[in-house]
Amino acid sequence: MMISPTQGQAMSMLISAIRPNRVLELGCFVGNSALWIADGLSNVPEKKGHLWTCEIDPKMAAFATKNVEMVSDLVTVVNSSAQDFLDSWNEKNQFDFIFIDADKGGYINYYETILSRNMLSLSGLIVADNVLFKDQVHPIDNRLGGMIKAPKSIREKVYNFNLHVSLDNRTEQVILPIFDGLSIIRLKRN
Ligand SMILES: C[S@@+](CC[C@H](N)C(=O)[O-])C[C@H]1O[C@@H](n2cnc3c(N)ncnc32)[C@H](O)[C@@H]1O
Repeated sequence: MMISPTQGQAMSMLISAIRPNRVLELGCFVGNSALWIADGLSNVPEKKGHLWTCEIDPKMAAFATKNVEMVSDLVTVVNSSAQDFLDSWNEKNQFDFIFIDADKGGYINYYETILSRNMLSLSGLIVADNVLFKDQVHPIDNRLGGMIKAPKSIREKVYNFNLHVSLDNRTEQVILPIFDGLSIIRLKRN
């Protein structure tokens, strides 16, 4: 599912407020959210920021590359799995904004790789999409206290991700109920 226009506006505003140098997106699809991020980057007076957006499907990556052609100075589409991209990135070049929107079962691994490899700058943000997944996550929340072993459905995978982040002392998060839900996560300052 692509981000909605309201989510796109929120992302664009966040980006232009944060003024990031490096932005990463995991899960590009056809480049819709990449264009919203580019919109935010283009509103930064210094115009110094760049987005790397990662897509596992070569056809989608090629399609997205065409769709972002007019902002190719701001956006690079990378045809790669999200995990391979994270593992091969030089962590000295930290990201200031990371948007996680690929396979929901990978969210916890992406989050852990980002934190363990210190890929997020101190003032940076991780934003994760679909964290309310069609309002299907809250009902699980009421029934269970811990992580779901071998989660099968998307709502169970998202539930596990939300719980994992909420139990993590390294970060703080807020969930914005915009469209399918956006988690805003940052490193704790202490
Ligand atoms: C929800 S869509 C992304 C939508 C896009 N962010 C937007 O809002 O316009 C998820 C995309 O992630 C891609 N994807 C799935 N698993 C992936 C993985 N392991 N690594 C990278 N991309 C992946 C899918 O092919 C799909 O295009």
